[in-house]
Amino acid sequence: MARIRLDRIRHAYTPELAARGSFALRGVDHTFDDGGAYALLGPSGCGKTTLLNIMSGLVTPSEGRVLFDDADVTHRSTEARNIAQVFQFPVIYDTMTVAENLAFPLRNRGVSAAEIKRHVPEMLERLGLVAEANRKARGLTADQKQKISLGRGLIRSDVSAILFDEPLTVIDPHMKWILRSQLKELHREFRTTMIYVTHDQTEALTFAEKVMVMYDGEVVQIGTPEELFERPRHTFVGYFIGSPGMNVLPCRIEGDEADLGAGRIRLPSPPASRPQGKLELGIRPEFVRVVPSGSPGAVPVTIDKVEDIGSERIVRARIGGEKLAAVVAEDAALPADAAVLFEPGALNLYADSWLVGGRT
Ligand SMILES: Nc1ncnc2c1ncn2[C@@H]1O[C@H](COP(=O)(O)OP(=O)(O)OP(=O)(O)O)[C@@H](O)[C@H]1O
Repeated sequence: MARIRLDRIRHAYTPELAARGSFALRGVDHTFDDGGAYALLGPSGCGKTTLLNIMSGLVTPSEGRVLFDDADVTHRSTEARNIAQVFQFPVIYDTMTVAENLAFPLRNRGVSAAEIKRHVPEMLERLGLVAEANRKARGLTADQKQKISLGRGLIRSDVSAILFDEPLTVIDPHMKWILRSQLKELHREFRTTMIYVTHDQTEALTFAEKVMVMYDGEVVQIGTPEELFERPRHTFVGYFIGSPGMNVLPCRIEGDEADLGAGRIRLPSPPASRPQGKLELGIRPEFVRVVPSGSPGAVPVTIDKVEDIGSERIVRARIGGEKLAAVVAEDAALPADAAVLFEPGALNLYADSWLVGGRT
């Protein structure tokens, strides 16, 4: 296993794109700790696969270095880096049995027959594939095949890291959560460094200890699921994580208040110096309370619709000209003339999309 360091990585796919300043990655500097479980989360085209391929050696970055522990591997092949990969579509040998598929990477590395005989049954047991050991891989379901792809990485004691690129795309929805929790268990047991690319926040937040949120070629925040939810450092994180995403409302700062146009909100910790740029107030729908108009400190809203999502309801409203969502209890009474109060501790102030005081 290895600690993976990305040292000031930038990447443009062609010299022409670089000359135009069109970079798929615009500066990534990060260390993945040995044995960690990470997710790279972001929308299509933000650079997740490019970053993963730079780690695996499929792409050489235009600028910067990749270090495994202290060794510079920037120009080493995937094979020389000892990386295992799990792709969207399982890569296994259909004509081999499940046991032979697991033995294959060991045989390739010259592991003795006795060792193989010991390790393969252990891995079959851990993957829950004992009953399928002697079946040809061809007839298996997609989730079973994906488990074999994973097992082929886990079985190698020399593996530096396992990289996953949207591994649950072809898995049936009802099997997805089973595989996700199994993967988490296997990570706990083996502590192999795992880096998991996805555009699905549920997958990222349930699998990873640390999630890196990417946007437009940059890592905009790295944090635990709680940190990303409670203190999004960039408005994109607030919008992308959570359902519905964070409300982002244009504002002006007047002393210790934020002026939303439709009303003023007192800030619990006003910025020390006057923030510059486009200012916005962020508040998650879970921390917006719908109250009768005229309640002290409340800002009037117009309710457009109410969506029932089972145990709760989502109120879709407008505050001045801006859209606002609030999550309310299923049995909460909604006043005809409504206003909103914001939980003070959940307010975040953004200047040019970055949390004020949040960018390092
Ligand atoms: N081989 C390539 N040549 C030129 N541009 C590329 C190439 N591969 C990716 N890109 C561009 O680089 C940017 C990042 O792409 P990348 O595939 O890394 O994003 P992603 O976040 O993994 O998206 P997706 O989830 O759709 O795969 C995009 O603008 C994409 O069009």
